[in-house]
Amino acid sequence: MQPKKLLFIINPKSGNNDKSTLEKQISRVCDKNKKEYALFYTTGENDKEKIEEKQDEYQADTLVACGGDGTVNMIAQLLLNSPAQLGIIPLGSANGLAYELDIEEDVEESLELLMIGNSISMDVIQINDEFICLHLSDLGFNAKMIKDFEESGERGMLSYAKSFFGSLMEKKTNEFRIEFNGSEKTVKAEMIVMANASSYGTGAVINPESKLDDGTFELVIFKPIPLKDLLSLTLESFLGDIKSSPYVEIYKVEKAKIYCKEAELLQIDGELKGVNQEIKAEILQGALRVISQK
Ligand SMILES: Nc1ncnc2c1ncn2[C@@H]1O[C@H](COP(=O)(O)OP(=O)(O)OP(=O)(O)O)[C@@H](O)[C@H]1O
Repeated sequence: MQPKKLLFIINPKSGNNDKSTLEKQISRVCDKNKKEYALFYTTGENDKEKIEEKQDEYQADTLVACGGDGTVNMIAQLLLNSPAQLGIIPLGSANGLAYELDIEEDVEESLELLMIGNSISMDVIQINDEFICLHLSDLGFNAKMIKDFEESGERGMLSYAKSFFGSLMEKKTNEFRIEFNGSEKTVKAEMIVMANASSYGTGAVINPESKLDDGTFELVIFKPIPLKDLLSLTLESFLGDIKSSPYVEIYKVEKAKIYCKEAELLQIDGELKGVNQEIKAEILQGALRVISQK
């Protein structure tokens, strides 16, 4: 749907980028294309409620997330049962969903794409009736690494790498009982990913079979892996060939329940959601209309 009235929601703190020209760029492209628009800046406090109020009054047909995956996810929650669509100007540090939708990180290009309004209906994963996941959600290793990275208070690839190697040295195995596709399985694993999309922001392909609109998501189970085999698994993930690893199992599901023997930290689209013993995940097919380059 070609947008007529857009609400740009800007996270001034996302990513590590200069946003000083963003307002000018938005106004130039919207004016050129004769679009009505408004701006809203997030504060990190009750943003969802404030945006909901703003949207009740403004009635935009397109809500544009100008930020990272956390901002995208928050706006998607507001759009689930609404006729309005989601647009993205990728200004986060990782921009996982924008990457999946082939949206350029260049602001002008992503604005031009918005004006055309080519959109798809994508699935989302509902988790514990409380959260939604558009991209990737996981229990175990990656969530702990994100926690470590956030606690370090540093930014950038170097500190990310530090958290990665630090977490590797402390990686743990947990036991999970998983119910899916009418069966039950107990596995020992270091990480379980609930994957709607394919890759982490680093480019590592975690789920080569992903499709955003196939009415399913993938459970990707990472079994305990000796450190000596980690390099080959990392290489396989960057080559999109993770399926051939003996340490990885992938299942296509519409819903799943995961019981963790020891409670595990959960992350959804890059945001930590606390420690959980039980996870319930279910696909909501085609629940979100999003502007895409695909
Ligand atoms: N004005 C603000 N000041 C501080 N924090 C904010 C503000 N606005 C939003 N936030 C916080 O930013 C987080 C979302 O950030 P977002 O995911 O968009 O960017 P990012 O973390 O840099 O990118 P990515 O998820 O792609 O790595 C949320 O936790 C939200 O509460």
